Amino acid sequence: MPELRASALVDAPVSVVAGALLDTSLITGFGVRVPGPLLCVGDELAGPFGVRLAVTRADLSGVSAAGDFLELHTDLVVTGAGTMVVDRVGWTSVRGVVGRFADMTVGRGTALRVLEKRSALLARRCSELRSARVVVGAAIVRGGRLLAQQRSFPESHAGQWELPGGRVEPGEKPVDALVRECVEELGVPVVVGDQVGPDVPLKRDLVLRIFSAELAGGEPEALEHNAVRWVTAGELPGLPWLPADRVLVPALQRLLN
Ligand SMILES: Nc1nc2c([nH]c(=O)n2[C@H]2C[C@H](O)[C@@H](COP(=O)(O)OP(=O)(O)OP(=O)(O)O)O2)c(=O)[nH]1
Repeated sequence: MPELRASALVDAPVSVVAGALLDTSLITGFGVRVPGPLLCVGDELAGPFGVRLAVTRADLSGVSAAGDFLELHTDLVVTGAGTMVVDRVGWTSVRGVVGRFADMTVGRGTALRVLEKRSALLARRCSELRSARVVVGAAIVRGGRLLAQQRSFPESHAGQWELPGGRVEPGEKPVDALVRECVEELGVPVVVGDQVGPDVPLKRDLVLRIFSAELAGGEPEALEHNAVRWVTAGELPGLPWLPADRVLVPALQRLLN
């Protein structure tokens, strides 16, 4: 399979770059049809000339999509100077001299142009997201289960599930905001751990950042929500999550396993 590689250094942490890669506006300009605003494992992408790809990876290590004739991989490498973005495009070649000529003139040229343009879009999106406001969420785990809560408002989100948390106030540290929100929403103190998954873009200037957390006492109650429940790794994909949380399901499953 012919393969083309290109790399670029982006001046942003890996959690920001991995989140920016989920933003489907980075690829829709190339005639790719996508199911929603965020890339999610299992999504089907429909490209020009009937090319179909399934998303097989979308996490802190990068994204991958693969189909019958084409494979796209973006790997992220943390360096001291930022995040190295390594793109790999592989495609099935038509056999013979004509095929080799087509690979060299059409395939490689097109792939290179697309990668260059997407790399510029990615750098711009990362610089927007670096200064975005943050909504924090807590992945509270107890006995191999994750605590989820069901929203009661607004009407468009009522009945959907999310993680406890909320907006970081100006001047507040994300970890402090998460502790405050858990007391407000669940009535319990938590100890906050590491970030889980990428910064998921919610709007142009707003991201969702999830941290692992443990209860530091007490029993959580739904003080501002319809309900709270403890969910197993197997139940995670079937719950009607808010769209941004659905993207994080593989990372949350890894946390539980
Ligand atoms: N708390 C929380 N918010 C989430 C999650 N996923 C997700 O898309 N969001 C969105 C929903 C809202 O648009 C936004 C945060 O809303 P919020 O209502 O929890 O925040 P808040 O308590 O600070 O309330 P507000 O002042 O912004 O109304 O983030 C999640 O897992 N937890």
